Amino acid sequence: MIETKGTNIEGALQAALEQVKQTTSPTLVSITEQINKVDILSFFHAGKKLVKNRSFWSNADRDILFIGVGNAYTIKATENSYDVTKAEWNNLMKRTIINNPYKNAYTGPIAIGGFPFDEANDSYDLWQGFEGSQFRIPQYMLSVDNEEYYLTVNTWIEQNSDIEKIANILNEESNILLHSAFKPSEKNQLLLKYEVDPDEWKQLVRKVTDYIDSSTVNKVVLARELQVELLHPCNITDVLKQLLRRQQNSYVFAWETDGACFIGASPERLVQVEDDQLLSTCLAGTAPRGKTMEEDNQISQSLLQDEKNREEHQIVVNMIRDSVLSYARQVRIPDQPVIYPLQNMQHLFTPVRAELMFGYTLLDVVKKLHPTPALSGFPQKESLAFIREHETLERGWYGAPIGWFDHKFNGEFAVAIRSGLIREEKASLFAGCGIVKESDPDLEYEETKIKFTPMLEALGG
Ligand SMILES: C=C(O[C@@H]1C=C(C(=O)O)C=C[C@H]1O)C(=O)O
Ligand SMILES: [Mg+2]
Repeated sequence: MIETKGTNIEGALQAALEQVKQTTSPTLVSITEQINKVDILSFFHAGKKLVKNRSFWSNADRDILFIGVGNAYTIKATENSYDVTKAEWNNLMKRTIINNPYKNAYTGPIAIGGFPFDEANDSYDLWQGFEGSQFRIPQYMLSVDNEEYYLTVNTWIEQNSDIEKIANILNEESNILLHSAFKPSEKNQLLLKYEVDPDEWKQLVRKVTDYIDSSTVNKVVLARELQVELLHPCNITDVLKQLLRRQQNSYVFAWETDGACFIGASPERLVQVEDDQLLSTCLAGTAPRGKTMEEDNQISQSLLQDEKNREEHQIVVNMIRDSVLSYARQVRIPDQPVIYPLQNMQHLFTPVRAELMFGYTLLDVVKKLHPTPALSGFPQKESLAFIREHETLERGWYGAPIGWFDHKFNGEFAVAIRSGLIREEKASLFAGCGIVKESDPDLEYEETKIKFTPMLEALGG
């Protein structure tokens, strides 16, 4: 990687051009500048005017945030996607000229995107545009690290590029993004809700419990779909606004492509890597929130002691521990879960900390972990086979790793649950739950109902 120092976009591009003179192929240049505070939703909303695909990511603490507009480059893979992505990113970064005076981990060239739930699935009726795994380096990326704001511009140049012209366009479009205002005039209004085959779904839960009784499988995660229709084409900025406002302790993400947007607020971290420090999370076992503080505490206490939910949870802890042990040392896991409170429900939560061993990266760990028993079941192979055979839903990117990484593979992935795929005035929302031996179809159905509420509320329902 080559590092330069420049003061503005044109200066940085001129400096880069000097280095590009010896090469014959186009070179990616990534330029970062610290900027004044801007309104994040206005930046996101203005991206639509530029008619470019947008990406959004915020961590659960809301102190790290990325908004991408446009694609400078996309890495796509339909097979071996983890290895292909890693190799292609390494290759690209070797050739990229990075102009970033801030030694800050959340600036510079960053890839944002996701993997499919099941790489073996190749039907994309509902998920058209989301084929395979896709990671984009946005053309414009706003990053917010605590209260500091940065704009990174990524663009291609070659020997005979007209730098002045490129810089003018980049400056002009950056200005549109930084100086537009989002007026929440258009609130989304929910018109219709349609649950896809609830009775069949309950029968399938029964089938899983029978299967568990008669096999070595002890958990299968079943998902279902809720289709909704809005009065007007969806205003994605408003959905983001609602998710950010209501869904505490949740990652908020959005990824647009081909006129569709996959969006959600997930409480579930898959894994975060910063230098060699790894943090993963086991999240499984669910109960509603109480209406009073007293009732809420009571529900938390029973959830912590409930055998069925503890089993669901422990299966996830065991698998994540074993997977992390292959790539990391000094694995630290508390022996009891704690409560993870959300707006509409509460979960059992166990953090997993470890030190990543030399030679492995975030993407290796993501590949090893996904799908955890929180989204497929246990054992992985058998539960996945059951889902492939019996679940009628196209999971696409639902329940799959979604996140970001930088040029050193620092980054974070969440599990894309509490989410929906929106296309104009139509949306499909997804929710699943872990079926174990003691599962009751009606109760599991109620559990998925609660899991739809974050997205339903955000859509004006
Ligand atoms: C599958 C989902 O959630 C998962 C299932 C849970 C459960 O069954 O208790 C809890 C959290 C998640 O691991 C979903 O929200 O769609
Ligand atoms: Mg459950």
